[in-house]
Amino acid sequence: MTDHHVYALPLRTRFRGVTVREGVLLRGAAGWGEFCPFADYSDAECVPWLAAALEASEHGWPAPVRDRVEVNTTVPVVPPDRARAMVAASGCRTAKVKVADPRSSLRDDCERVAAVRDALGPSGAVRVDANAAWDVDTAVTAIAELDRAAGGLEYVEQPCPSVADLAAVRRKVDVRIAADESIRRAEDPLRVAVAGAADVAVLKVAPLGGVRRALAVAEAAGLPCVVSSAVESSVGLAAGLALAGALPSLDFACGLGTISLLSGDVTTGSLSAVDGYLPVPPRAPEPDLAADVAAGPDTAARWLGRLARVRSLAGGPPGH
Ligand SMILES: O=C(O)CCC(=O)c1ccccc1C(=O)O
Ligand SMILES: [Mg+2]
Repeated sequence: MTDHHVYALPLRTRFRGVTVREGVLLRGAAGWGEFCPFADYSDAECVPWLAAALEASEHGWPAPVRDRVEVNTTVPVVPPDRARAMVAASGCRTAKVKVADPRSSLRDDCERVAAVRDALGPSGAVRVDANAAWDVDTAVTAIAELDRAAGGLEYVEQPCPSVADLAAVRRKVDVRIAADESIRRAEDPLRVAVAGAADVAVLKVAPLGGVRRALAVAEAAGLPCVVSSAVESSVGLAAGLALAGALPSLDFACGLGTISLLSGDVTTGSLSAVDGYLPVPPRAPEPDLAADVAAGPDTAARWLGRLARVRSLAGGPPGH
């Protein structure tokens, strides 16, 4: 039996400039792990991604305190009608809408957000993610308009790049602020200085170096947490669910309902949400469809080269 697979899964809709997700699935004594850092990450930035994959494959995860997790549906930059249909088909009560993309005006964003509210009804929750695109003044104006278009926003994720600017926006608006890039791209995520700058901490397992490390980051942050994916296959999503399952408290839906953004999966045990919930799995599902979504030889060679470089940077043995 093979101990690794390199996969390539096209996205249904371009997401943050990405049109295909690729990565390596690794098998170890505890099961399967996924190594899938984005293409623009340096080898050094990939070290925690490898740590997360090795935690899953060699050690497994801490025991969960819940057996299922409510998830949000994630709405990319699409026209309002598509947004409405995606949300209605998702079965989720919470939707996260991407805003502030260069290809979308504030007016487009408001129309997309209004369509999402329409699909969810008044009892649903709408959050937006600006991926650090705004300065403070732009954020304050945009958040007011989006909050109106949404009939109330649950929170705004990463409106500005810096922690100081998040804090400034937070003082000027009534909508909760969530920190994402400020945590996952922090030099030392264990010293998360988001207190006063955010109401919610967004945690992603892979860039934080694994489930145990993310639990320590959650404790250091001292804020309510939302676990979100990096748009992995179901092997990587399982690690996010393990984190969401193990957090002492979980007050918001998690951004782990992302398998529907991909055009396929590596497994018949796909972690796709049913009625807005995903189970907390004991380990990653077996990648029994990996051969069907195998990357071509050049892509596979590129990923195995990247994996070997990151392994040697991380101090592990070369190769695998
Ligand atoms: O949180 C979600 O709903 C889905 C995950 C998501 O948005 C995301 C996925 C990959 C990279 C960055 C992000 C992000 O939150 O900015
Ligand atoms: Mg985000």
